[in-house]
Amino acid sequence: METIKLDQIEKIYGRGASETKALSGINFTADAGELVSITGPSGSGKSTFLKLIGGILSPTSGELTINGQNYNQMTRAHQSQFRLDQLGFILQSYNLVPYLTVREQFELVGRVKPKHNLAPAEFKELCSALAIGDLMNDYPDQLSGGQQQRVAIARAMYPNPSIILADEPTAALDGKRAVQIMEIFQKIAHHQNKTVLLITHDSRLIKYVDRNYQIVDGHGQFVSKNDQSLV
Ligand SMILES: Nc1ncnc2c1ncn2[C@@H]1O[C@H](COP(=O)(O)OP(=O)(O)OP(=O)(O)O)[C@@H](O)[C@H]1O
Repeated sequence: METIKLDQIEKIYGRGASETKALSGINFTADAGELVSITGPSGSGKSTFLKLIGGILSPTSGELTINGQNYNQMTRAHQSQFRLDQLGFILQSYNLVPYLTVREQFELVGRVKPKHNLAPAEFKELCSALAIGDLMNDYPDQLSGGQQQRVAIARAMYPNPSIILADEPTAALDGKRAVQIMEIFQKIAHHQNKTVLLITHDSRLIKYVDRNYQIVDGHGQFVSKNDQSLV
């Protein structure tokens, strides 16, 4: 089932002399159950691409459809609720709240989105798969980078979104931890039928994804996983 569709998307920042065309003629689709990497040189438009799918930015032109719903036709309030219900974000910087314990990070999500989160048994299973069950009373600065990232992944999964958007989630991790995180993303996509998009600069991780979408100078195309020249 197609969960994400971008049709002739263009994104221009600024106006006049300061105008920057970040994306142009972008056509992209992803299905439920797929792990897709987004690669390309620095400044090519990868973050802009992910932010458009996440509804954080609006396209200048083109059609963006997520789970059959056209973003352009939603009100702002509907967009916010849609984001909460359908999308999980994982960022390089983890974005854990420093003064909350791991348990409280999840309670905070529960306050923002009280319904349709993982049931207690599912949550326990997720925490055990990510090996964070014993960290519930710890604060972020008591955790290693890998532990913080696994908590951030669990936090993104807790509202049970159908789509996970990750911006360089392994950048701060050593090779072994990065592979562990990729294996977790594979499980999330393949066993839980979610769509996972992740930006990466690490060519060693491409072998874990199902497809690779490469963006160069604002233009994108799916390329063979073996062609990693522009990662
Ligand atoms: N808020 C903004 N205002 C103006 N220009 C922007 C803005 N955000 C990004 N850009 C420009 O849009 C282009 C694409 O940027 P983007 O951050 O999407 O690229 P990227 O591929 O994610 O880069 P990196 O790999 O370095 O994170 C760049 O030329 C960038 O300078």
